[in-house]
Parts: sequence; structure tokens; C-alpha cells
Amino acid sequence: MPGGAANSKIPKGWPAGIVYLQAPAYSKKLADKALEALLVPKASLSSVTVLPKATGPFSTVKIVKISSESHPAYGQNGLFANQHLPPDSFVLPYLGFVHDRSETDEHSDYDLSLDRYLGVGVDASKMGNEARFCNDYRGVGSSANAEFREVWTDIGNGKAEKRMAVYVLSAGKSGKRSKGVAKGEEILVSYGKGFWSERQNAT
Ligand SMILES: C[S@@+](CC[C@H](N)C(=O)[O-])C[C@H]1O[C@@H](n2cnc3c(N)ncnc32)[C@H](O)[C@@H]1O
Repeated sequence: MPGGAANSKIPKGWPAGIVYLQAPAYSKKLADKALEALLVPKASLSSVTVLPKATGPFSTVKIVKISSESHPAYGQNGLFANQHLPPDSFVLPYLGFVHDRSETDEHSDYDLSLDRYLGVGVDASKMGNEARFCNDYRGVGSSANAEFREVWTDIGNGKAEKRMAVYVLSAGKSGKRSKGVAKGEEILVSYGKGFWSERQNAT
């Protein structure tokens, strides 16, 4: 059903035609070397925090259609906090199609790097979760309030999986971001200058 309102496994506002994922979708073309880098024995990560698996829909966030004409993504969607999100807190994983360079879609606006050395990325253009709706802060707020971080997730059977995730920014040395993200506030990241300069070059 469009929007997924009748299906509790799909968040409200989810667009028709995009697959809602509960876990990353690995390309069949991924080489063993890439899979070995992304899926490792949990015991090999002794000095790293391994997060428990978090499954959606995520009640801490909501997908909202941007109705303010002054917002640069007017008419599109954005991701908003459904409750207060403290500094440095995990919000949700960034799920999508996990692929190597041979399958990189240069036109995708939803592709995050997952392993730069191996050229592996996670592209949420056709499949993903709520994280794909995080907008960039430029033209919306004075700065980002969240960021993408690399995480390791416990996927059972003694294995951990490398993923990207959305985190609230830390409070900062001076504590200027100590409030975190307030309920109702848009979750805004920085895509980096490269994202926008590449876009400009393409147009
Ligand atoms: C990862 S998507 C974010 C979700 C998107 N708004 C949607 O509804 O699917 C990235 C795209 O959102 C739009 N966008 C995000 N932040 C923006 C901003 N600060 N200014 C203009 N467009 C923005 C651009 O079209 C960009 O290519």
C-alpha cells in the first residue's frame, strides 16, 4: 500500500516503489575480499564496540514531507526526531544496496562510502530505511546536528557487520551542542562540500 500506513513493518510516509530494508542488501557481485572485510568474527573486534542489531521501523524518527517553501528540499521528504535525541547517541543504521565500484551509480544521491579502500558503498536510492531521508544542513539550519559514522553490528552467529549509521553529533568541547536534537527538529547531516560541487559540475 502506498505510504505503508497499513503495514506496521513499513514506516509511515515510506514512498511506494522503494524497498524498505531491515538489513543491508548485498550485491551478488561483491568479491569475497569485500565480504570478508564487511562480515568479521565478533571476537576479532575486541577493542571495538559492537552494537546490538536495531530493526525498523524506528519510532525515534519520522519521515516528513517538507511543506515549507523556504526549505531547499521543499516537496521532498526529510527525517525528523520523534523524541529528544541526546548528543552522541545512535539514531539508526543507514541501510541500502551494498556494492563495489563496478556497480556504483554516479547519479545516485543516496550513496555513502562504506569501505573506501575496497571501493564499497551503500546506496539507498532504490532500497533502504528511514536514514535515506536525512537532508544536508545547507540552507536549512546553521550547522549539522547529526553525522554518518561507521559502526559494527552484532548480526548473530558470532559475526559482526560493518555498517554506516546516523549519530547525533557530540556536545562539543564547549558544550554548544549539549542539547542534542529536540523532538520535532529535523535531523541534518553534512554531505560534504564534494557532494555539492559534484552536483554543480553535473548540471
Ligand atoms: C539523501 S537524499 C535526502 C532525502 C531527500 N530529501 C528525499 O526526499 O528523498 C539527498 C537529496 O535531498 C535533497 N537535499 C538534501 N539536503 C538538501 C539541501 N540542504 N538543499 C537542497 N537539497 C537537499 C537533494 O535533492 C539531494 O540530492
